[in-house]
Amino acid sequence: MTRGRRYIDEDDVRVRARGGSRPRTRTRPKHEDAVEGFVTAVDRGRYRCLVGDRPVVAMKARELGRGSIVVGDRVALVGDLSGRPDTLARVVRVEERASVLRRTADDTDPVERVIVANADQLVIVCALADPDPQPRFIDRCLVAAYDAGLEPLLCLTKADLGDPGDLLDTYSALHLRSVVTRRDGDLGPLVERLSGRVSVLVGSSGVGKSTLVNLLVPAAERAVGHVNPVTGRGRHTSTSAVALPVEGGWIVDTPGVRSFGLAHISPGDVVAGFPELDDAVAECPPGCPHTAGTPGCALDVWLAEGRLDPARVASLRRLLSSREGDDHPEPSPQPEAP
Ligand SMILES: Nc1nc2c(ncn2[C@@H]2O[C@H](COP(=O)(O)OP(=O)(O)OP(=O)(O)O)[C@@H](O)[C@H]2O)c(=O)[nH]1
Ligand SMILES: [Zn+2]
Repeated sequence: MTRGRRYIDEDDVRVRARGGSRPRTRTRPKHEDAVEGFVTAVDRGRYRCLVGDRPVVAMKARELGRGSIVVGDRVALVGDLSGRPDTLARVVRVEERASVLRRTADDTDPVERVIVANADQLVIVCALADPDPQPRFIDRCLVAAYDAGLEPLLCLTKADLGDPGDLLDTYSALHLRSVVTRRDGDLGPLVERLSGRVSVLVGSSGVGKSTLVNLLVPAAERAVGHVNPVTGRGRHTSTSAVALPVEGGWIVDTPGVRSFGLAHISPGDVVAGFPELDDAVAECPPGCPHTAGTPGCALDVWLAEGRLDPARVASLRRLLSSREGDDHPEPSPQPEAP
């Protein structure tokens, strides 16, 4: 569990601040009594934190300026830490983040923002039917996960409605970890994957994310929507991320987040997930996008010589092309859906 490590980190900072040669910041000494909290939800400028086992609501100290505080952040808190109703603590520091996951700017929010900090796993929730699986959405999530340093887990839901065979074939070359679930089935294998980790759940509307969360954390009472028979889309009933405790770890539900900022990710970043292709792409012309049909791309030469696994190259190229174009991989209207 990560909580122990957080306290060690905190001590670490203090030891260095005392013994090191670096001058302290002016505000630092005031906050030597700050305690560590974990941000579980953000709601209109109020931060719900867990201090040990105690929920505490906090506001951002003015000295923090415009810096963001997001779910998953480890923060230093001062003030009223009693957690009693109508009390407010203050967040005076945000600890360094081990990872950040960003969402794409869209119509509802023109700025690309960090949505979750310190996660280590991205659970890509995809229904086997109703709505139909969207490999392109999965691909974009994979690129985001690799880029953010989160380990992806493919969670295929509604197993009572469809067979996972084809999808699992599509992803077999990527050696993805996967679990197949249904609401009336055994969630044991999923729980095992979530245990002790900070996992972010993402999925298109209607794939059964809230249903899963409610089964995993009954107290969460996430609103279960209905798949619209005309659009194939579900209804998002809440819109901000929230961390919920599961098996010594956390799942972070991200309603309304359906795409990630991939614009800053270069072909090289994606290739980094395919170390066995390093030697080949080293022979590519500078700036090669490595996509199929690019003149001089060494992947084609090596493929023709039988030196690479075609399925791996195809997967890489699929991921590379998923970064382009449409930033909102919402299900397109599916009037034919039952
Ligand atoms: N057949 C079947 N239906 C399911 C299963 N899991 C969820 N559903 C249904 O799928 C619909 C959408 O489920 P939700 O849990 O609201 O999906 P969501 O991903 O949270 O959707 P949003 O709230 O729009 O993000 C609901 O009508 C659920 O009852 C399942 O395993 N099998
Ligand atoms: Zn190339």
